[in-house]
Amino acid sequence: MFAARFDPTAIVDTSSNNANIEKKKVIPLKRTRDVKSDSEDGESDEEEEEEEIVIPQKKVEEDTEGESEESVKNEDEELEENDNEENNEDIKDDKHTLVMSRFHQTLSLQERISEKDKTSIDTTTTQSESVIDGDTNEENTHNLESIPQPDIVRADKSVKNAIEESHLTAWINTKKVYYDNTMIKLFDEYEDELTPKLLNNIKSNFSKETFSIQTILLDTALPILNRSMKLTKKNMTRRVGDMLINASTGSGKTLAYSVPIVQALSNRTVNRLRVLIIVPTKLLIQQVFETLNTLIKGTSLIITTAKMDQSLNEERRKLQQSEPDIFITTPGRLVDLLQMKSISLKNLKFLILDEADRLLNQSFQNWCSEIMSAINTDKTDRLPGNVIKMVFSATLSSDTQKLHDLHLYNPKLFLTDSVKLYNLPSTLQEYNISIPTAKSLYKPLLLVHLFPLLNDDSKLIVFVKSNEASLRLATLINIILQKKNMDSKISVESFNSNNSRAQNRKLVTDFSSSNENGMSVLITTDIMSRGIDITNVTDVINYDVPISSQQYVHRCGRTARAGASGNAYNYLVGKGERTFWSQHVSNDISRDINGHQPVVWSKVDDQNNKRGDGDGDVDMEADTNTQDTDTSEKYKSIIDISDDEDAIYKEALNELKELVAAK
Ligand SMILES: Nc1ncnc2c1ncn2[C@@H]1O[C@H](COP(=O)(O)OP(=O)(O)OP(=O)(O)O)[C@@H](O)[C@H]1O
Repeated sequence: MFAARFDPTAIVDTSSNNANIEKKKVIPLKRTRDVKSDSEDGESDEEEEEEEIVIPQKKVEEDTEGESEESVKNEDEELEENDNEENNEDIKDDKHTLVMSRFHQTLSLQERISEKDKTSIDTTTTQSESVIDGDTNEENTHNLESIPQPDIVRADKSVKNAIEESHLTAWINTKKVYYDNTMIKLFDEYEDELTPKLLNNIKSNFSKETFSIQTILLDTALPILNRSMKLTKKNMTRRVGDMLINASTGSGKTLAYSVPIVQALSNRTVNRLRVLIIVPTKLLIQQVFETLNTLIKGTSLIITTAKMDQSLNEERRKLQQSEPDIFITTPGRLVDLLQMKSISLKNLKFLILDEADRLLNQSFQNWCSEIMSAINTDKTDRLPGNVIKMVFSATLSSDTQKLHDLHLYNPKLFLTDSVKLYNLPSTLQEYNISIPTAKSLYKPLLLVHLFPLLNDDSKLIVFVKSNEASLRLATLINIILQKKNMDSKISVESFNSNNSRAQNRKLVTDFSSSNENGMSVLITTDIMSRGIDITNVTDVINYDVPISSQQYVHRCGRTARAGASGNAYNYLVGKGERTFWSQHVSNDISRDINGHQPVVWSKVDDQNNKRGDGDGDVDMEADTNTQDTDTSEKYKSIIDISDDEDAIYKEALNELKELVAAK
């Protein structure tokens, strides 16, 4: 289904690969109907959903094996043939014989397995028939009676249903609060609800106007918080209740929770740990810290962040020396600190989960139940609702089980009135660049071709599938740029988790402040797709397709933030990736009707009036877009490769290969 991805060794050694390709035939996975699945969610209730997830993962595995273009083409063809199988009984082509025979083997194996299943069900349900073919086997039993077997323990449906129901009610009972992009206010309108210091810090460091998610949260939370603080702090958390917030990337969620927190802490007299903010990555800790630190200027509040480069004992000593009001951490570090009794949650009032869907998908160290039980143990008030939980994401999980684990109390769900799962910022312009399968091995070069079409001072984040791919692609692009004398104006770096923390921090700092130095390109993986707020990222390139709509939303969300404009360029190779994007990515996404809609860049074969990309298919989505001359020209300049460039590219690949071999 998926076309070949960049593998430098594959292009150099195509001849030697051919022998292996012949041997390596794969039974294709049959594509199933459209299912709104999201592998990041790990929702595997239905088999079909699992299969949807497996397809791209399988591709990733194959990619790492360095499969050549040809083998992938075979796989594409096989998949299509499998789809048409019922109408195509007369397959004589030798190269498909092996595939067909394995297919039949699988079918007969499946028949045998289901036959066996049937038998075992019959056997277990009727105890008296426990000896198979009882009559004929009688002489073999030597008059021994079969050992009495206990009844099969079957899942008690009523219990299971009750559990499911209670999980569902956690969601159904959630009060929905709708908001829309027009709900913008002046922060001054909250003059009566915010301390003058806080109001001033907001206006001088962020903006005079709210973003819509901030408006709705401030409107909902501030009056109750302030009233509760004035009356009696007792039951304060219960009066507010928990909040689930679904808001697009770059919509200002950090400020949306930071303002009520700082306001609520404005009256406190001693430093006690009252707010715990949990984020999924180390990178995000610093970012959240910076926002909060700006807001507390002029107050005596203490914010501490988890320091992963410090030993746990050292961190414990510091936390105990000076107890913070707000602690920002990742879940793993928090569990370590809780287990060492380095922090107490006795005074906790707020628990914030930022990028909550990602957090809730991380089950390591059982962090969620560890925190819940620590809250229960440490707090004297053990009744539900003893802590206000605020759960934020641009792609909030609707997995009731996961939300149920948070023991939500009287939750409100804030969301926009959209039928689709996720929203993209209306200022984002998406471009789908159709890469013919035959040109997939030139993908790095086709990425270089995009650079001259962008502004000279553009800031690009390129998303690839792995650390290794990020490193190699960055090296290769630098070699190509050098050979084309384009390297002085374009800097290309790889941000990956193999780099040291200091290296990565420096990369981000340089990238963030690189405006006047020409074009900056950061090639990275999904470690940068969540929450990272770098101002003025002009373009996001999905060089490797994201594995889910959720991931796509977060990647694209690195640009077009806070109302700025931005572009997402999606490199879609062959029919497989185009179909995947339109059916499994784009389908889940809601776009503002007054905002941008995706534009397709693909070749139009004038004579046949269909996409002439060598795949022999007509791109349905592309047909709905009429390409103007300018777009056609731009597309041509990306896709066309001159003989000179072909030679340069091959030289560059050889250089890369030598570099890799030398390591
Ligand atoms: N009211 C505002 N006016 C102007 N800029 C704002 C406002 N609120 C927040 N911002 C800025 O908007 C940017 C995005 O905010 P933030 O990082 O909180 O987004 P987010 O919703 O958390 O995005 P993501 O889902 O990608 O994590 C930040 O640079 C922040 O400083």
